[in-house]
Amino acid sequence: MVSRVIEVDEFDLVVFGASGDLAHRKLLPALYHRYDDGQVPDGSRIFCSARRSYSDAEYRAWAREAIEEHVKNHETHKLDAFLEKIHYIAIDLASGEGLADLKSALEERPHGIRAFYLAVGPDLFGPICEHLGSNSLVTPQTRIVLEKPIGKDGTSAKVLNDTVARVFDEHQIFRIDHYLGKETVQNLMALRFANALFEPLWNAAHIDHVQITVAEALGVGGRAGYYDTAGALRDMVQNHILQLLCLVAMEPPESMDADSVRDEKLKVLKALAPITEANAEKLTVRGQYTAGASAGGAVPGYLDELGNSDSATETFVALKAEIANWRWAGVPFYLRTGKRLAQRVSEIVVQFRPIPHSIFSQEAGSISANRLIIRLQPDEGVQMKIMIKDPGPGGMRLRQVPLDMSFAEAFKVRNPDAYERLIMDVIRGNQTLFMRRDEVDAAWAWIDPIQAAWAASRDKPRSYTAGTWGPSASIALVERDHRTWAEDGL
Ligand SMILES: NC(=O)C1=CN([C@@H]2O[C@H](COP(=O)(O)OP(=O)(O)OC[C@H]3O[C@@H](n4cnc5c(N)ncnc54)[C@H](OP(=O)(O)O)[C@@H]3O)[C@@H](O)[C@H]2O)C=CC1
Ligand SMILES: O=C1O[C@H](COP(=O)(O)O)[C@@H](O)[C@H](O)[C@H]1O
Repeated sequence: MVSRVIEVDEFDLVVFGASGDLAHRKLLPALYHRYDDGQVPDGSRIFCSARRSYSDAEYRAWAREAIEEHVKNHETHKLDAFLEKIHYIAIDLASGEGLADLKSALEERPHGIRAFYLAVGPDLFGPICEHLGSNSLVTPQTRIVLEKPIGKDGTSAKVLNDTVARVFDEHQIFRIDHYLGKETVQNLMALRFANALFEPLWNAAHIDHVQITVAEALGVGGRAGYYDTAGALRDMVQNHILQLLCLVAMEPPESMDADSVRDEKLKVLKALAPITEANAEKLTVRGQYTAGASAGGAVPGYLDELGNSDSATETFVALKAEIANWRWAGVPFYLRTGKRLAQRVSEIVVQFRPIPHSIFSQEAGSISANRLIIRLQPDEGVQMKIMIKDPGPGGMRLRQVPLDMSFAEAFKVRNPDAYERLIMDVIRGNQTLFMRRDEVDAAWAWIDPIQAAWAASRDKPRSYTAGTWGPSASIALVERDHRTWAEDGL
């Protein structure tokens, strides 16, 4: 197995919310993988913190369980050595009680790289920043990582960002969007900007439309309390899906430097044609799942899972977005995401226009337009659908075949989880894959009117049966334009 490891300097990482779900499923496994690959230098320390009281040994036992559950093929001696780097400090981040212990530990290394990862609810972002500032724990080498959600609308995002900005400069703030850390998403940039092939065709003259689907098979699970205050639009579209759209649609940045990339993404967000009360009914579909079946058997509806029969929160959304600029005028971007859909699949489909004229006879068969499929998960890869001649002596018969590149096949390496890449980028101080404040504001500026239009309409979301592809109105949204959702996948 080939492994290319970029060295980083020694660091102190503090994970607040270290007894939570995110730490268990994502952060601890990601840190272990980085350690296993030799990317956690010897002197580095990981401080894990939450309110509940654990000794180092008790917390390490909890962390061991997390890694054993989520990391295939771990080696016991490596896991033992990794856990030695972890220290647990109980702190109540609302009151600051317990912070003195962290302060004295961190002050043993005043000049090194220091990162605070806020894996806690956003209501604690303000108090945490105030405590860190008033305890002089923010040095020039300090970074802060903010988990989503960054607000629930433009106004609350501003308050939150203002609070953090009172203590940290923008270059120290890492707003995480884990979709940007996914291998295939970074490959989208490689595909577009490291190949001469695509860029000349990457515009309205050659592309008919783009589809971005992030479909989940699971329901809201243990996060129902948060999810019901958010819904699919705020939970997935405002951040992950708009970020994917930006990477598909942005102009070539001057370099991979953080601000060059983020400047281009910002221009896309600002060019999104508004969806308001006047056109929301035509351009948006909201859904909520009812009881149905999944691969694992019968599943309850959203309202049953939530235990609240009144909720009008959407668990599915489909949108027709347009980017009002020269490159993309008239090219629809169909976006959809939802929970309890037929299958877990995230992909970007770039549908090219048909050839202008066929030189082939009717016997050759129909000619399908080229289609580029960028599959984020599962089975990461890129596929280009092209027309070829059917092999054999039977004359000129045409058929569409995939030019396939499965990453797992092409490179015999483990596909790293997004958090592995992103945590190390924080340590390196590289903000390219993190959202800048103005991007967050611009994304909310597009989302808020949609949310307002839905609130004004007083319509409830349309029902869809769990295990299907969402409400039939979502199919109608694209069929009205004589197009279909690409359900065939890779
Ligand atoms: N879980 C996920 O898949 C994802 C989560 N996120 C975001 O990450 C953040 C954490 O999510 P998640 O892990 O699911 O949440 P959990 O509720 O599972 O964990 C919250 C953590 O915060 C700690 N905490 C709560 N209040 C305090 C306090 N006053 N002082 C100190 N610690 C406190 C809790 O520990 P204790 O009770 O011991 O204090 C716990 O460790 C949230 O903002 C969430 O939106 C984002 C994307 C995905
Ligand atoms: O941020 C979120 O993402 C997950 C989906 O992430 P994935 O990497 O598993 O595709 C989603 O389930 C969750 O609701 C949302 O908050």
